[in-house]
Amino acid sequence: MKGIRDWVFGQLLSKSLASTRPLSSSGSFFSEEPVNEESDDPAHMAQLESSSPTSDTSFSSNCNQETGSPQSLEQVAADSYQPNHGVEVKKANSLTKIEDIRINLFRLLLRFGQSHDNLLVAKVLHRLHLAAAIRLGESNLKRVKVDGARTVAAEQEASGIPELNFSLRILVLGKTGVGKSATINSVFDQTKALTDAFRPATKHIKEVMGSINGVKLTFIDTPGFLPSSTINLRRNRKIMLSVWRFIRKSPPDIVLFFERLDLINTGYCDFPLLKLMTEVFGNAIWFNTILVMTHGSSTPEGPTGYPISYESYVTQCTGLMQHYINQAVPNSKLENPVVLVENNPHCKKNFMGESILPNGQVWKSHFLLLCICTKVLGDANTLLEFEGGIELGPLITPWVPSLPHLLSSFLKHRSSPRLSESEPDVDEILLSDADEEDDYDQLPPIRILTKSQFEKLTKSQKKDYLDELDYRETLYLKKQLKEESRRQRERKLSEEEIVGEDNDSDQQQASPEAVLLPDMAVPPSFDSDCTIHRYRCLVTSDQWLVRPVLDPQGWDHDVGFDGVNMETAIEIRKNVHASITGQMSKDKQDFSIQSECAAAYADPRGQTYSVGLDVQSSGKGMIYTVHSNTKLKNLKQNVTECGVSLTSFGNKYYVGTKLEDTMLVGKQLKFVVNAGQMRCSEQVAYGGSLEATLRGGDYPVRDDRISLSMSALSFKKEMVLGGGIQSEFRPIRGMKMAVNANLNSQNMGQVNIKISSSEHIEIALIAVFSIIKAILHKKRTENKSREVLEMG
Ligand SMILES: Nc1nc2c(ncn2[C@@H]2O[C@H](COP(=O)(O)OP(=O)(O)OP(=O)(O)O)[C@@H](O)[C@H]2O)c(=O)[nH]1
Ligand SMILES: [Mg+2]
Repeated sequence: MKGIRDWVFGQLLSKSLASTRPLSSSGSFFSEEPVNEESDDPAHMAQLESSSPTSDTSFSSNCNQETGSPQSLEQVAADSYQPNHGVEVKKANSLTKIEDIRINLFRLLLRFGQSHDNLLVAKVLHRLHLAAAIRLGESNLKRVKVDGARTVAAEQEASGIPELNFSLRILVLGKTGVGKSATINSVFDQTKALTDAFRPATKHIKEVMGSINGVKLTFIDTPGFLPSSTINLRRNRKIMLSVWRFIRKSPPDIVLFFERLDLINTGYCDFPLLKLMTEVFGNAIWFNTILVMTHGSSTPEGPTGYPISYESYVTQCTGLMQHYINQAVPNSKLENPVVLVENNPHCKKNFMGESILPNGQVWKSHFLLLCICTKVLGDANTLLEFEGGIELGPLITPWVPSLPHLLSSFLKHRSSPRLSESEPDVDEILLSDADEEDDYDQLPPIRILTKSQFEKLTKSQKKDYLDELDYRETLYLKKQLKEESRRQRERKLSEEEIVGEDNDSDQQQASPEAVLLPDMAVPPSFDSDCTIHRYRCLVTSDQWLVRPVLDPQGWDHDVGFDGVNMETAIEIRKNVHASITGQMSKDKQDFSIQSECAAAYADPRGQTYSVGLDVQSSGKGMIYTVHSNTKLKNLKQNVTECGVSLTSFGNKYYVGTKLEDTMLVGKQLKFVVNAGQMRCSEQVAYGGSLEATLRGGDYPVRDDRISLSMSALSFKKEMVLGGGIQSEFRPIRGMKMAVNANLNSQNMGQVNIKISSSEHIEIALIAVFSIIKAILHKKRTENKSREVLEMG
């Protein structure tokens, strides 16, 4: 279960960290939020490069320019040391360790003869910087001269002290015969594992150890999977389970998933195998996986029989593989690093005797560099306490809802619009009070001016005239609203009388005619010319509303409509209302449902009792929530509400209780105070909020208001206090402004300003100006981070 801090981070920071989001691989076993979608996510630090096989190309940088004297990190750590400040000490320690990771990386680069201006290395350094910036704060990092690590690394390598402590534990997975064992042999340059060209060679899981340039490598060689078919499914699952048990106690740093480059063609589909892997190992495995393509020097033929370019063939194959992986996770933005391997001893070699691929790349050094970089990033993940290491959790990925999250949504006022007719809402009190004489009728008549007459007026006359119109409009709307509410009350009364006299009169009502709703506007796509089969919506009565749900991401419109939405509200008996709303979507793989059913009994004296059942699918599981609410209108201007809820998910039950009071002071001031708790086995989250709303004099015709709110949420001895202000008003005629700002005790917040106007075009200019300014600011920040990168 997530801590409150994680929850708050997830809720508030996910947007503000747009370019520097945490490293956490959200697909990890215990993650709660949906998998983070952006491919540049530092979370996937393991995803170091795109599938391009040429990514080894270095880019020019000023890496060798020494800028300023290197300042050791220990010094920085010492600077920031404050004896009474535990957090600072921890930060300083983490900073020192990050620096150690950097030094280690530079030492490894020296040993493996790799240049530090390699694109891959630059990416790793950049991500290390970002990760540290997120966790430790920019201010600490600014004092660190990144080139210091390189100098220290060179010194340490020259003296050999301290000894480099770096090892790699690599798990290899893939179908039988793809070349897992052969690759291990090629990496060590000696036969350490059995290979066989005709039958499965690796029968048992085996650790193959060795050392290259002082780095200890441990490969976990595994028996290959059989091509996916229903018969092989059990056997494949058995192999996977045995691997899972083997690595559970000592998880690998990296996972290599093998496939043969020459066997991938457009008909390739091993989706069931990938799906099975996800099922057994969990989504997280893919966030730490490198795709290894053996038979990397095969130059295939295109559909026309002529050889196609190597680069485009590789891009095509890796793209296809990636597509299936993305479907298996499912996460459309996941990009796994790819490495090409050629184990044929007769493959092309360079003048140094190293095997090279058709594009000239020395595959082995690239392979090792990729493994090292992945491990380095994994270490940083662990050190900075981001999620995303290869954790081996239970077999079924559990999605655990967080208590604070459940509580805060439970506390939010639950208003079911269809039931509101029968609910004694405080707002209605305002309307019912408005039985005073109508001001509008007492106004003297006004002559409406034509456009040319209006143009002739002086500036102040124009203003007076428009103000007068505005005033009259407000009064007129008020009058209409009052009449409407009076009519409704009368209708209710007369209905009650009719029902009393004759119960059959309902049946005589003619059924309303079916109305065809306009077709939904769909984005352009490749449709067939025949549109008859398109879903249409019919409204046959007021009671049921059924609509198709369009998935804008769908491939084409037929596929795009994969859901249906239903709504209904009925009066079961006198004063008993029920409402059902639901949405269901289903495609080839996934089924999701979301529905809310509620029934309410409104006592004529003002009490309302309601019960409801919400059903929502989450992954493969379902969340069921039963809730009940009682509203008591104990005083004319006061409504008290208490509610209980029981949520069931998996085999866990969450019980929530809340108490809320809404009070009106005069007609314009409204206070809402609530408190509640959410409990699950031993854990409890407490929370409450207070909101004061001041409405404009013209409410409800004009919705001018300002509201101040305060909230507190406590979970696991941590307390988060929050405050917010919301306001909506008309600063001048024809313009509407909405301001929304909030801040919490963890210094996280948001400011939102919305201005809409039908007259003042200059506002658009302000918006354009702000957007340009934001873009320029972003550019500047990017340049800065590039500078940092280059210095590294
Ligand atoms: N030409 C070529 N042959 C390869 C390559 N990789 C592997 N082979 C050959 O493919 C055959 C099978 O390789 P293995 O390493 O035994 O395959 P494996 O994935 O370990 O198979 P299992 O142990 O059954 O899971 C061997 O004869 C290898 O020599 C490659 O990149 N190019
Ligand atoms: Mg093998």
